[in-house]
Amino acid sequence: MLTRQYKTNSKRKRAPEEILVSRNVKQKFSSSSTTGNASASERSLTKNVAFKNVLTKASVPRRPLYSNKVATINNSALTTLPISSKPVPPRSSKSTVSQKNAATMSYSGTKIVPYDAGGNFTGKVSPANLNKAEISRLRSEIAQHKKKLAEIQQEAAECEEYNKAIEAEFSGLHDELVKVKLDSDIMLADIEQSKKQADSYDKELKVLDEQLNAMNEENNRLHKNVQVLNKDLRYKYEKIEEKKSLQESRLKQILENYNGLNSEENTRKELHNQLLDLKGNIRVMCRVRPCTDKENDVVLAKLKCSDDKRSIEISTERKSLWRTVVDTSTFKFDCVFDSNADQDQVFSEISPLVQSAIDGYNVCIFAYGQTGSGKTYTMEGDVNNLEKKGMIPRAIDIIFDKIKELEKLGWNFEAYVQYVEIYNETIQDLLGDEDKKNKKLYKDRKKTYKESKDLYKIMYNDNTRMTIVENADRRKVSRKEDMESLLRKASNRRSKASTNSNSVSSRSHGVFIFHLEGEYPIGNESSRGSLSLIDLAGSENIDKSGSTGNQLKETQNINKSLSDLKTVIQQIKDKASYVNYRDSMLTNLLKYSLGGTAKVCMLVNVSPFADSVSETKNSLTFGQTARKAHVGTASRSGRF
Ligand SMILES: Nc1ncnc2c1ncn2[C@@H]1O[C@H](COP(=O)(O)OP(=O)(O)OP(=O)(O)O)[C@@H](O)[C@H]1O
Repeated sequence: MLTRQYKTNSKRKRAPEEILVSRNVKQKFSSSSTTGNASASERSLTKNVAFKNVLTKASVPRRPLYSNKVATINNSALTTLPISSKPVPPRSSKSTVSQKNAATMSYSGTKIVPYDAGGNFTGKVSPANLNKAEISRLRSEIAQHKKKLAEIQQEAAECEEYNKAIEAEFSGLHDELVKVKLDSDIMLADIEQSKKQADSYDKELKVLDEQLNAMNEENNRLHKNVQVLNKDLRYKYEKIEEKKSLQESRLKQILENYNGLNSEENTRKELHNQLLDLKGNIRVMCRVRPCTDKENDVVLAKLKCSDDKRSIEISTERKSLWRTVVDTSTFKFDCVFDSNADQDQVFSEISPLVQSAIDGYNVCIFAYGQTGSGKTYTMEGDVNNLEKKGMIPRAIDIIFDKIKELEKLGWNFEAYVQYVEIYNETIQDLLGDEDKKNKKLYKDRKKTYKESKDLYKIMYNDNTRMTIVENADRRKVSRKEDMESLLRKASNRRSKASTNSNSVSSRSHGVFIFHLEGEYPIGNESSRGSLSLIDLAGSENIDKSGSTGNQLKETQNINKSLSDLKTVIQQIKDKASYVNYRDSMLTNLLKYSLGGTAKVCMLVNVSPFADSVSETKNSLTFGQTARKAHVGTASRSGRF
């Protein structure tokens, strides 16, 4: 049964213990078989003993085995007795006879040798040698042996049962062993897997260890760097602190100096403006324009400027019956510029007023005169020519220069410009973007002014005494260079036409407004001033101009607005309770630049020609009247 079981299981993988058992069994069998002449029962017995030994190794409870006991039985009996293939349990120690003793047997003292003469074992005793007593004894002995045999058979049966039990136990143990083996295999596989896993973890760990070491080294290096940097930082921090405290003390010093300088600046402003006040709030200057190259053959009027440049004489001849009478009229002004005076000389006289605008006053400088008398030249001049630059670009230059100086003293300034023209009593923006619509509108001037009548409105701020043209472009300008292109653009947009008196005559009043807003945070001060630079359209004798149609209307509007200006200035001079600023668009726009607390400079431009004497006299008379006007004590429009 065991052999079959092993054969059955021979194909499957066997556990090492199982292999050990199998080997032991084979060895036993082979050793038994090689001993040569052992009987089948002996082989069976040996085989069982071998199994028993294996089982003993496999922890089967140890029981005494009966093996050699069979040899104690008489040889003859052995030949007849069936010998169980199973091991026989031991009977007693007395029955144990050595293998050697089994060779010779004694019967009642007579030695009976069971060997033939050749020394071969026969197993039989010759009956001739036996007597009756001996026979009887032998019979009783046989009976005894039979009895013993029965007992042995009994014991053999018991042994067989016992063996069966052992086999069953062995089989159970074997199953258990197989199960354990399977479990062990699984566990071994698991262990193998775990070992592989552990190996990979080991490798990973090794790599991580290396990385950690590298990181530790890097960390140490960085730590050292940090220490060095910290040291350096501490040193620099200390230096910065030193510099900071030094700078603070310097700043304190500078602030004290600033305040000192600012108070000096304030004193200068006060004195400057007091001086201007003494000169009068309306300052009137006269400028005689020279002849151009094309006008050499034109008869000149007799104009003579005084040496002190404060008056101008104009002489006209009138013929009576018997003689020629010379009428000379003298007009006094704050300054008179003859035809040789250049732009620079004119500007040097008006620049103090520009300074006043920075100081926070509303300043208005306008050129008045008949058509072709040099107003546009005086105010705009030639932007591209340094010498011929007019009052407007020069004022811009000086304003930005002054602003720079004041910013060094701690002031912050913002400058905004508007440039509009008043044409036929409507305002037109000269700086606005020339989009498609505007371009189209500019082509059709009638339409432009019809539309702009409602678009551009004059707005006053009664607190700051500032005037702004609503909807007209109000540009913030921070560099004088930015202004050049704006001025060119505005000049090109101005309404011009050729008249009898001027080939390029301005048909509108050009009004350039500079808003200057300053803050002095250190001293908590501020200033808000404005500078209006106006190139008026020229007054014109309608009969002389020969204008008709649209140009006639333009001339009428120009003359009317200039007349309204005269009226307003007259009313200011007369200290009238009501001043008709609203009568015309021009006076409306100049309300805060002419009256009240403003500083005004009127440049009376006159033509040098004899045929313009009448208009020249009119202009000079108006200038003189305006000079007598007192517009009140000028005051700053913003806080100072
Ligand atoms: N001081 C001057 N030096 C040289 N040329 C001058 C001077 N003043 C005026 N002119 C020239 O005289 C001409 C007429 O001057 P301008 O156009 O400035 O007159 P206006 O008073 O503006 O005329 P309008 O009122 O018709 O516009 C121009 O050709 C101008 O260049």
